[in-house]
Amino acid sequence: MTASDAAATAPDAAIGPVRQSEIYLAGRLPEPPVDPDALRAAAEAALPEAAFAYIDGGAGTGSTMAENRHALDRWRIVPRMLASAEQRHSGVDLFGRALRSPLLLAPIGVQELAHADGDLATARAAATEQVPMIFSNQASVPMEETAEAMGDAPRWFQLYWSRSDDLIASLIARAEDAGCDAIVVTLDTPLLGWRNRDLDLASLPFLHAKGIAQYLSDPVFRAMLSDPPEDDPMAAIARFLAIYTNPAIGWADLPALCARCRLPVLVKGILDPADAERAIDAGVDGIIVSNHGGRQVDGAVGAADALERIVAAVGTNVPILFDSGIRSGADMFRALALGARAVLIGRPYIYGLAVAGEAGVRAVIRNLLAEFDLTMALAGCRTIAEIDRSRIIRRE
Ligand SMILES: Cc1cc2nc3c(=O)[nH]c(=O)nc-3n(C[C@H](O)[C@H](O)[C@H](O)COP(=O)(O)O)c2cc1C
Ligand SMILES: CCCCCCC(=O)C(=O)O
Repeated sequence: MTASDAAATAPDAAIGPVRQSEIYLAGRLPEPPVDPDALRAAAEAALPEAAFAYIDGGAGTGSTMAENRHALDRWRIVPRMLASAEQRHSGVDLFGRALRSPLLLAPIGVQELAHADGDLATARAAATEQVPMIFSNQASVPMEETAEAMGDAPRWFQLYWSRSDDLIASLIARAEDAGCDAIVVTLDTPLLGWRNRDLDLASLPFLHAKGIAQYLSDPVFRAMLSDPPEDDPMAAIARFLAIYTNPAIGWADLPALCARCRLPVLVKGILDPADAERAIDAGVDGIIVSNHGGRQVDGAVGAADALERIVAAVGTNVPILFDSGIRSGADMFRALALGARAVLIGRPYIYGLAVAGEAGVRAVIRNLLAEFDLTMALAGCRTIAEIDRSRIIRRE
């Protein structure tokens, strides 16, 4: 049985309002909690201080993280009545693949910090729920092992644009072999943001080599080292830090990167309409509007504000995806109404992972999709196409 067969037949795999009655009828507290603040608090209780600070933290004062929430919350849903929305369909097509819902798991590095089973627990949960997982360039587990845990379920690969062309070629080839459907090139991290909480704890998880598994398993990277990384891990980390990004690259370099990928290429971290136009001109297949969950530029524009401006400038012919601040089904609805084709979540599923491993990630996905389906029903939308700009108004 494939993972998708399992998802379709498992009695507890249903998504939608059934989840709500399931929780009430069970009569016990759900773990992890449903409420986003309670979920975050449960993850804090489950994790060592430095791990939680890294996962939960943002750049500087955290103002961009807060602004992400305000920017979404400013959009108010206008429910429509008598819409005959008894049956809803929340499937979407992305790059030729039919997806069960407009939800993906954002690339999150160093998942081993959240749970010993790390990326593998997330992969199994994503496969069961048929939600694409985007493998992080900084994963704790090589992409081949994560792919193996997913059967034929959808997965993408996120790439940091290395100084080494050979390493880029190797990572892309491995992603193709691992059955990835798309390459996500993250543009907003040419340097790591200024993260107060990690700095005050003097803790960067990569120093424990938990976030460079894609490199340690890469023949091109290993050939760059004088000694095997097993013998000299600090030298491997130093090498990684020297090459994992390339702050010198510019827009003129993007067409060549797109041309060397057989898979669709999306760029992640776009916040300005002019950058979205340049990306499309360079040949990308999709754009992810994101401020990296507020982890890069303190004071940056709220991601939903950027989404509105970008959709107004470039339209939606090239798929625009969205992340940074999504915490509920209502947030998913808002982002889609603003023009996003699909949304990504980051911290929420990692909090679920921290609290209850694979089951925790599954619960977070299921709760979110159940609330999204219910929001569609109560707002009077039968299909994703019906969730358009007319469904929301902006309050100042
Ligand atoms: C702990 C952590 C690690 C992350 N690692 C990566 C990464 O390796 N690559 C990447 O492109 N984005 C990374 N991100 C950013 C996420 O992909 C995503 O943009 C962000 O989490 C979305 O915001 P949210 O957490 O508010 O949902 C990371 C975010 C967190 C919280
Ligand atoms: C020095 C490695 C940088 C990768 C950081 C992973 C990431 O994106 C994050 O937000 O943290």
